[in-house]
Amino acid sequence: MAVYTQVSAEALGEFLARYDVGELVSAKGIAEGVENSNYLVETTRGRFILTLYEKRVNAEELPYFMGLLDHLADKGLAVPPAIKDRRGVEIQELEGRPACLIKFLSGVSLSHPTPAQAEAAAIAMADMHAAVADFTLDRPNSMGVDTWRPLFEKCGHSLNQIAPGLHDDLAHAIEHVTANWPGDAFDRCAIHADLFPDNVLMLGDDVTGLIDFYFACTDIRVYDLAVMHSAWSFDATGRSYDAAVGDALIRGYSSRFPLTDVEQAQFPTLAAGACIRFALSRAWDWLNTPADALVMRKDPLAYVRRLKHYAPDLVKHST
Ligand SMILES: Nc1ncnc2c1ncn2[C@@H]1O[C@H](COP(=O)(O)OP(=O)(O)O)[C@@H](O)[C@H]1O
Ligand SMILES: N[C@@H](CCOP(=O)(O)O)C(=O)O
Repeated sequence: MAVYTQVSAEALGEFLARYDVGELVSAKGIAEGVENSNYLVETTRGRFILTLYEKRVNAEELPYFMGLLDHLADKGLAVPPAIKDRRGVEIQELEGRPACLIKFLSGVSLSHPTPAQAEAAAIAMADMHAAVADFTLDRPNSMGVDTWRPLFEKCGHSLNQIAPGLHDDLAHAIEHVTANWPGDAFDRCAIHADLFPDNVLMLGDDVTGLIDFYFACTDIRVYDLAVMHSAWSFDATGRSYDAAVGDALIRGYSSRFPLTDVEQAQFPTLAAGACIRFALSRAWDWLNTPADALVMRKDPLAYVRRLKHYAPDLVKHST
């Protein structure tokens, strides 16, 4: 489920009256997603997504995310910008939460992408990186390399409740990966930072939308590909690597931005970093979300297993 905030028909009607979008016909909560409350809203003029931003999205950062979406949409990329109301305002308040009415994009997100679909999605990511060359806003990565140790320490030895030895494995991995993290020589730009299959809408082999930009930030450009590679190239448990999908991602991305020798050499470190990032956020959620909560907890070990794929020497005890 991802409807944390209920929106009454009266409040939604008043909200929509600020826009030139027609009259409310229906509104249904969208089950997918974990961070925000999303509704599919139908009006007499079409379909829209209504997003109410919940606790993990800082309202002060919404102008960055919306600015990035506007920038990409203006360049013709398939991303969903917020709709402006009659006064030109995108970021509103509804039921006490920051809220935006967002362009609806067609397509579905895939559970088992084929190599052709992976290649198309990686090309779409590369097109996004090309399009931000003149994007001027900046946002530090709130889940970047410097945040891993503090989050690891907040999780503490409770990590061993998830799997015996997980604390020591992650301590070792964080130390090694942060010590070998690429420096200033790598290109940096606005990256998506969470381009999992569920954040790419597709019809057949065509990408119809990149969505969910709420971790977007300024960071190493090829790190975005590493995040994608770690998310797309494995089965859900992280046990089985699909080389055809992994290779297709690299091939698609390289067709726009060929990887330099140094980027190729450092790719396993970047991918190991991506695995640490998602293993840690999932571990934190695992330890702090009651097992019977409405939100499904995602398995941290699925990322520890991926970490083992990219850096076999770093994981000794927990998988
Ligand atoms: N602009 C959009 N057009 C069509 N569907 C969308 C759009 N934005 C979100 N969705 C649907 O809502 C679901 C949840 O959105 P998402 O942004 O991933 O939520 P969360 O930020 O809570 O993870 C997506 O899986 C997709 O089905
Ligand atoms: N992709 C992350 C969690 C973030 O969820 P999203 O629905 O906002 O993409 C993970 O799988 O751990």
